Amino acid sequence: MDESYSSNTLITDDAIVRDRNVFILLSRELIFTSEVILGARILLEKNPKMLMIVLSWILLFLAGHAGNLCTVSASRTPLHIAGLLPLSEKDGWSRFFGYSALVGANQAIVDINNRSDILPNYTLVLNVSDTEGNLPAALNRLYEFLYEPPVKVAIFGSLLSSLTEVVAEVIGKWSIVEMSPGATTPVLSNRDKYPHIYRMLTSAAGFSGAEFRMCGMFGWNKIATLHETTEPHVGVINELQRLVSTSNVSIIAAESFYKDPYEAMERLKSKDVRIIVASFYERMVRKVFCSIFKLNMYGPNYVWMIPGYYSNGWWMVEEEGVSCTVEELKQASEGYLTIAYSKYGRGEEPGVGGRTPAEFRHEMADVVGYEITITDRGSVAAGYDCIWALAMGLESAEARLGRGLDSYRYGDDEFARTVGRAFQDLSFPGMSGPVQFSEGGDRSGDLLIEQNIDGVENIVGIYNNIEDEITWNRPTEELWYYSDGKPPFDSDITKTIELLQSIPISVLATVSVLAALGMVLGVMFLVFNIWKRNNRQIKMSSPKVNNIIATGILLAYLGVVLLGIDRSMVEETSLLTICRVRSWIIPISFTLAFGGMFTKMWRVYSIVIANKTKRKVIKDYYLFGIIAVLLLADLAILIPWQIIDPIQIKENRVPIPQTEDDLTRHEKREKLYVNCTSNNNTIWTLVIIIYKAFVVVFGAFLAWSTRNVKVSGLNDSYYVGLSIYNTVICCMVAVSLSFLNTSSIVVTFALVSGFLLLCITISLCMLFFPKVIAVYRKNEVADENFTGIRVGTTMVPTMAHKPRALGGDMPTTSAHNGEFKTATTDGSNPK
Ligand SMILES: NCCCC(=O)O
Repeated sequence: MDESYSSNTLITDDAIVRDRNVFILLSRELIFTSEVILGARILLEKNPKMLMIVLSWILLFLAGHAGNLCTVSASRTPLHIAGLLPLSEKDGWSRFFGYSALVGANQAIVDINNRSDILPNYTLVLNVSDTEGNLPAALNRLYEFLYEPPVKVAIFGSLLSSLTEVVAEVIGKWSIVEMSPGATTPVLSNRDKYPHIYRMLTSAAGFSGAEFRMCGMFGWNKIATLHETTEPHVGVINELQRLVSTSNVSIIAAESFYKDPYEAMERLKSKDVRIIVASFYERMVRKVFCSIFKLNMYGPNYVWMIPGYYSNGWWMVEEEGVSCTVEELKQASEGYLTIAYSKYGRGEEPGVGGRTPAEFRHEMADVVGYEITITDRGSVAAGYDCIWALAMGLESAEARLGRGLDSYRYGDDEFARTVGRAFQDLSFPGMSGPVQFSEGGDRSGDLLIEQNIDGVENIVGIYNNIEDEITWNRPTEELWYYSDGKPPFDSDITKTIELLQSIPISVLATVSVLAALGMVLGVMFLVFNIWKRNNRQIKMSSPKVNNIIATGILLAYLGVVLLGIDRSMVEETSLLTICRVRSWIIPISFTLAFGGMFTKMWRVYSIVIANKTKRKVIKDYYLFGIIAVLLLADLAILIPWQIIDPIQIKENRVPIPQTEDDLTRHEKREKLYVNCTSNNNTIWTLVIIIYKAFVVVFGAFLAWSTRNVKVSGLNDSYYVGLSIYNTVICCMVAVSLSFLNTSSIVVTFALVSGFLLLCITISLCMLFFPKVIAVYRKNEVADENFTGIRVGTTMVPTMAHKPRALGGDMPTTSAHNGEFKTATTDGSNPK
């Protein structure tokens, strides 16, 4: 482009046009005139009388046509149009669009001025100024146009949204109509703020519509946005936000940038976004895609949706400050989707101006200097159609107004509104496709969805923004040629499948049935113990303590069943309650069951071992007191635990290594453990275990110390001792099992619960079966077998009297002066 398009240069194509018109008409007149003279000569030769007549005709003809010739230019009133386009050398992108729009507009001016069927009384004059692609320059140029005569009847331009937004607001106040070949921002559809602007492109709101539609089609609910902080980009992203606000799509990250996108994109990367809708001018596109390359935000897991108005092959342009190679840019841009305008008509019929769109492209190629393909981004056709729309609108408005277009003065709102209404009624086949305007002044029409495949932007679908519908022109699987035919996921690389780790109901049912059987047995023993409480054999074994032991064992069965209830069976709130109950039941059942045995052993030890020389009376309530102390110790741990650090439900996820299949399906699996725990669960549990361990070890010591004691009055001490050993072993094994890493909670539960049930049942049976047997042997077996007491390695003499139960109290035996005497625990004599 030459420098004649520099700022505020008056383009005088109208002069050329007029010269061409005059030349054509003169040629026609001269040919006609010479034909007339030739005819006259023939006539003259044949009939000299005719000479005068013919001469008169010629004179009359010439007189008439001379008048015509004079009025071809002189009778047409110039109508000045102000052109505001970005044409600076320094802004290649703007120059590309601005210049191409100007080429098209100039051609339209020539075409229109050449015709007598449109604005026959006017000659269009296009005055063009360079906006330099920036707002201050654009406003300067606008005011120069406005303040310098002649009056401009309309504005052709401006082109960039960032400045059109302001220009359109200003001209709204001056009541001038404006026809832009390429300002796309959605904000311009606001007729209150921008009443007189029309544009030859659909609003970029349609970009957002198409992008939003694609989110719905491909199941993307989490998207991110990135935009330059100017129009049209702000408007496009705002429109997208408006659309998603009514749906289940959410924008999980929204970043903007002014000059360098890198940091904003780093933030996007940190949020692990995968579907990114971006809007920025071409001057930023290389920086953005270089950042995409550097941040590795491309490939099978990403979808980039960008505007489709960048020049073809933008990645091949060297740019200062962009440190990526052409190859790297090409790699990063593979597969992106664009929403683009259809810049050239696809019809095969001649349109306005008499050419088909293809002929038009071909003809204009000579002017722009390159072949114009149907997917060309330039604005030649838009510029051409803008001038035609202006001409048609003005002509129609003149008829509606009933006054000449040259009557227009700035501020003539009636004129501007009438022209605007005329625009809205237009419908003509333009070189950019069928031209029609919406009420908002936007061009009505479809948008193209394109995809960059190996450096070529291919049309893959059409978005009808009136119907909000996308028509794909290939199977959608083909869009995802770079991700195995499946659309990338909207967030993580893979979908996470949680596998809740739970106890199968069959296992829990088995454990529950066994526990229930144990409980039935326990209840039977308990009932038996109460029923036969006055029986001598039962009376001698402290039936009240036995009741406590049996109750503890019943609770222990219940605790085992509760251990198997998990999140797969009950709701979270119920599970929490069960967990809390369980955390109380297990230690308390242990205290009742083991505490009962422990106190019995302690009594034996206390009487037989520790007090060999004096009679000692230990009543049952003394034993209850010890159990109560043990229970209090439990409460001293459980209550603070419950208050300070209550048990909560916590989820623990353990990833499972991905298989080939998982990778293909973009899935990963993890085991989900739903645990009942508290913040310091380990500490609290350890405190309880240490306390219980102390009691167990002490109990074991007592049992071991009294292992050889066989006293008729303490008729179950032998079995209590065995039961204590059993408990010690069971506790050790059960604790070891619970720490066993079987990688399956089912196996762990089955082992632990099975073992606990076995231990509990053994203890239960050891304690109560001998009593049942003894009772049914008519209470005599224990007494008959009585031979004496072995203390340590010494066998002490046989007892003098058979013990007699009294009042349910355990008889006590004391060693005094080498002689054993039998008495009840409360010191009374047995009967
Ligand atoms: N035709 C592309 C211009 C984009 C805009 O500024 O709206």
